[in-house]
Amino acid sequence: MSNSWWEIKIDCVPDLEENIFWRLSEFGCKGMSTQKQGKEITISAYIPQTQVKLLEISDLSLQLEDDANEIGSPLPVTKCNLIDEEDWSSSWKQHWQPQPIGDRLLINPAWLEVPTDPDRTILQLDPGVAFGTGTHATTQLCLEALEMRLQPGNGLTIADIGCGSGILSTAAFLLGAKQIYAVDNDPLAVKATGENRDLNGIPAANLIVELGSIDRLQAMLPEPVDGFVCNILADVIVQLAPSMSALVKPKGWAILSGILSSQVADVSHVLEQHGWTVGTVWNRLEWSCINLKYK
Ligand SMILES: C[S@@+](CC[C@H](N)C(=O)[O-])C[C@H]1O[C@@H](n2cnc3c(N)ncnc32)[C@H](O)[C@@H]1O
Repeated sequence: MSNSWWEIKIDCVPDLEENIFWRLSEFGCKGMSTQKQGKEITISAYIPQTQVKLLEISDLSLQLEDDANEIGSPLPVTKCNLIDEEDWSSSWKQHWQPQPIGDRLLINPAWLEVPTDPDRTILQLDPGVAFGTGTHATTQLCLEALEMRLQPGNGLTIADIGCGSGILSTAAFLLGAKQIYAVDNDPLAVKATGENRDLNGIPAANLIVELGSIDRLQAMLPEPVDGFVCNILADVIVQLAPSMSALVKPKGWAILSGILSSQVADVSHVLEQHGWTVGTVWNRLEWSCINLKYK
């Protein structure tokens, strides 16, 4: 049973999609996808059986109904059942297609043929059970922000806190970073990052990934980096904020996401107290990405 997953399927109107994605990712779901069913959609999401109890899924379903009630939408219908790991991988893999992001990247599911696109750098990705397929708005915002910062040959060093599937670290290297240090406190994410690094032919010495958080990262860095990316939720970013400045060189930068637009003012305030200046805030759906500079 340890390799079983809850498959949660929610039938709803398209207006509810973003809110439901957000609730599901806060709940800890992986590999979310949407399928159109006429005028309705079905959202599928997966979470390890060991991580939640059936009762908690019932609470989630009530929460989704409350959210729909609040905006006067038809109520979503939530169903769930247990599936084994193999079924999980194959069921959501069917729905995930190559995805262009920004001007320079194309995220390609590793099990599909490598596309030929002379205008884009192909990032081969198999997220396994880790977060980060490129379909989430926060991942896209971070990828686009990295694209603005990185050019082949500008030789920057980057850190990635909460690397998940390794999508941002891998993209950073492919976009021109010289050296990346990544951490995640989930061993499955560390494994996935290493595998995606290898899948993209990135030398292990150029993308070093370890289990842990910001303290581990500090211990890994031979010297401060040019910039870092951190796509975790706002409350975690606020907790980590006091330790962030020690990661970067003078005038170093940070790309922070996983922040709801309604949380930007509070998160920015905390970061400003720690010496950071907010440059730009990019928004997509209800999510924001804050681009900052240190002193
Ligand atoms: C939203 S996912 C982001 C994954 C990927 N970087 C992306 O942008 O798609 C957040 C990741 O942060 C990790 N995480 C959460 N809290 C953390 C912490 N305090 N320190 C390190 N990693 C953490 C989670 O395990 C998860 O893999």
